[in-house]
Amino acid sequence: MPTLFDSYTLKGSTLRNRIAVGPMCQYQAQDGMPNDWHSVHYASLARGGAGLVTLEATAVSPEGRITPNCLGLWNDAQAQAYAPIVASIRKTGATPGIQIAHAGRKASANVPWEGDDHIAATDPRGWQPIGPSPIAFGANLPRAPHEMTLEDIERVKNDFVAAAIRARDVGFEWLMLHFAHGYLAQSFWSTHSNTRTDQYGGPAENRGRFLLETLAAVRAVWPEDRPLTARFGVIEFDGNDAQTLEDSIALVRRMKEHGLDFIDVSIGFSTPDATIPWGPGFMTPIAHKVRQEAGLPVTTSWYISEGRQADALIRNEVVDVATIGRPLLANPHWPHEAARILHAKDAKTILPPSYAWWLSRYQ
Ligand SMILES: O=c1ccc2cccc(O)c2o1
Repeated sequence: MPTLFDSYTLKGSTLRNRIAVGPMCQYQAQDGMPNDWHSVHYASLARGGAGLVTLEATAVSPEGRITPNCLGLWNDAQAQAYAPIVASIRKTGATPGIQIAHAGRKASANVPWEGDDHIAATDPRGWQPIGPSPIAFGANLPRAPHEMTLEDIERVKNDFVAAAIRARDVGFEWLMLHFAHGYLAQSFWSTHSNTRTDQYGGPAENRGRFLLETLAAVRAVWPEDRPLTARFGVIEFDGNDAQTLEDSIALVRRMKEHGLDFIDVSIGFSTPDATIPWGPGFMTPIAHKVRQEAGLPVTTSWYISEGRQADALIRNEVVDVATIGRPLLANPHWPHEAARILHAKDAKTILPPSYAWWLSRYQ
């Protein structure tokens, strides 16, 4: 029976435990460049004992950012700036991962604590969002995206490939494609945002095409021994959930055929009219259904906050890895606290020697 603090091996990668840091945008970059904020942030999470430290949504192009302050991986200078962050994560024994993303019609927005809304079209800080169809998300994101041409689609797929190559070459070990949360890839999948009548719209097979083509193109450059994963919104909570979930699981099976190794099961967030059933581990039964019916190892997040809760998910093989988000922002040493509560192992060994030694002194 696996437990939260057992290692986890996938392809040629072994995580020291089953705790993954969920990618959470920090909105602290300028021109996509990581800086000391990101260095300290990710090193702290790694020192706190997580097994997999996945960097936040990192844009594959300038237009792919959610906000002007999002990280990017669209040029070599950015790529090189991640090297010390990768090294600092590895130095603690954690595994470095990165989520590469394109925000699609949700792009060109103010940072959440400065409005969380589209930058005005007249504001020089912003840019024209793009998407499968000229349909705005609505609510705080009212700008209709430019409808992508087939050339645009090819360009963005190539941007994902170029970002994957840069992530590979700078040493990231896990790669996560952002296929969730109403961003570009999700917006091709969702009928809320995709009304195309060409080969990228209409039936599920067509709406999944951008995701599968992007996945296949990235797989071709991502090393076979390093996990290639995706965070994918399998449900919208919009009243059409049974059909959406059935279609999404069928697409996940296709993703597996195209080389996906692991999936982070999340929410579509394609419409402001969703009714999300927030509550402890509310996504875990859905993640387990995907795991069993698609035959891929899974993780999920959302309201997984307690050590015993996370450990039970692993012991009962509901999920293979527990993704912890906001609790880790509140306490980067959450893994240490969980180890103490669970008596899983000498909790001090979860932390770096500099901390563990002091915690063992003067007993
Ligand atoms: O993937 C993302 C990136 C940013 C973000 C921001 C708010 C809520 C979310 O669910 C988000 O998801």
